[in-house]
Amino acid sequence: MALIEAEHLYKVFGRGAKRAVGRLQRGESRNDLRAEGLTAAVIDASFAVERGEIFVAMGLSGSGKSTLIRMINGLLTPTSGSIRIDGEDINDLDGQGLRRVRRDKVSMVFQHFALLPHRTVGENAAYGLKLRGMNRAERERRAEEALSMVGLGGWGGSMPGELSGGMRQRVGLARALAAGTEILLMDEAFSALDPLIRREMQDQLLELQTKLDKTIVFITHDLNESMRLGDRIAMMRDGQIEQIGSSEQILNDPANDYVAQFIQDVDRTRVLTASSVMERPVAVIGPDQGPRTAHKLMREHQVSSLMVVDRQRNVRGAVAEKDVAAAVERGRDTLDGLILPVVTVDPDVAVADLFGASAESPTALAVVDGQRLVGVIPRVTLLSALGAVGGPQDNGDGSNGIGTTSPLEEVTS
Ligand SMILES: Nc1ncnc2c1ncn2[C@@H]1O[C@H](COP(=O)(O)OP(=O)(O)OP(=O)(O)O)[C@@H](O)[C@H]1O
Repeated sequence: MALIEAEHLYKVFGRGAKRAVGRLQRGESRNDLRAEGLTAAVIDASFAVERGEIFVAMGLSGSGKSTLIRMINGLLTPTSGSIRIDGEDINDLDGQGLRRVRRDKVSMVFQHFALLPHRTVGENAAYGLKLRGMNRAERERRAEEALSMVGLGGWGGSMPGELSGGMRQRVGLARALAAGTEILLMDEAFSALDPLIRREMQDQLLELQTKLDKTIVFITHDLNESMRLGDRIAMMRDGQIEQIGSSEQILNDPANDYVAQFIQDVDRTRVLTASSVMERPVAVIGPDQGPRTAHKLMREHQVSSLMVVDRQRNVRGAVAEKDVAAAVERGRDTLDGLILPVVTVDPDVAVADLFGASAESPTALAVVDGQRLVGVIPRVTLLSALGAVGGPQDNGDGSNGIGTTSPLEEVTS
């Protein structure tokens, strides 16, 4: 069961809202209602957010994102439709039940941090824990732990005014983490930050998520942000969800003209990763096998190179068809001297960052998880995925997720 399930959700503002839902269901448009002073903020939205997922609601201003998130935490009641959290329909809850859900299940992170200016950073991070009846020592411990998680260990005694915007948003995030809820709702949480800080926060959220495995609903009007963060993205327009899918699905198969137009300026090579363009290795060969076997496999599978892997599927290099064919001709029995070093890449490296790797690699690139081969990217696939993009880019942390196999001597010895 998904952790959050929304079914046929509607939210209409104005008098006669319930009747307006019926009219929308019979095909009347949002504009028809607007003429009468009614705003259809969310129209027939259905989606399910799985545990551990980052689900992004993305849309322009006024598309209904905030209304949607407010219905998820019970701040707004749907005009029609249902929202279940962990199987519990939140519309059926009374005030006390709703408070329990907000306290135990759902935390919010806001765009403008919502910090109390006259309380310390630590008190801000601990805010809300008192309501849960937690004693002071426990509150302080939880707050300090959450502050460390977001890189603000030791800042608990400072005042929010002493912090930069990025740090203040970290306090907002720490508060949500200290609450220990499974669900985080983040409403344009990074939108007020400078671009560089914003990217840092996105990276930090992704890193934290690998450890914390929260269920996150993230709202943004920024397409690049949604593609960086979202496991899946709901593309919203005028209150309706136009498409739900992973960034790859949306880029490769936009549901309609609106989505297609929206994504046309996205630099695909920055969104698509090695894992989304890699192919399953149709055949591999062990270092102890001979050129004949290699040649046969290549012809059978119509490939011009083969990855050489050991028993653990660790990549040792690659052999190219012309070298193997020549070795067969000369009657050689081993692959000694034929194994070329191969460029290895992590599955989550952006395609744009493979640019330099393709130039260095005489054969296909090996996509490795640790050392284990999980896929190959033939040169032709890579060149077509790269299209007409520019040169390689740095990850900012000095690494680019790209390496080569061990030196040739070691591979062939
Ligand atoms: N309380 C309200 N009363 C009347 N109309 C509202 C109310 N809240 C939102 N709306 C309207 O509902 C529509 C959707 O608003 P919403 O804030 O959900 O969009 P959004 O995508 O979050 O936009 P933004 O990014 O600008 O906040 C807008 O037309 C808005 O004016």
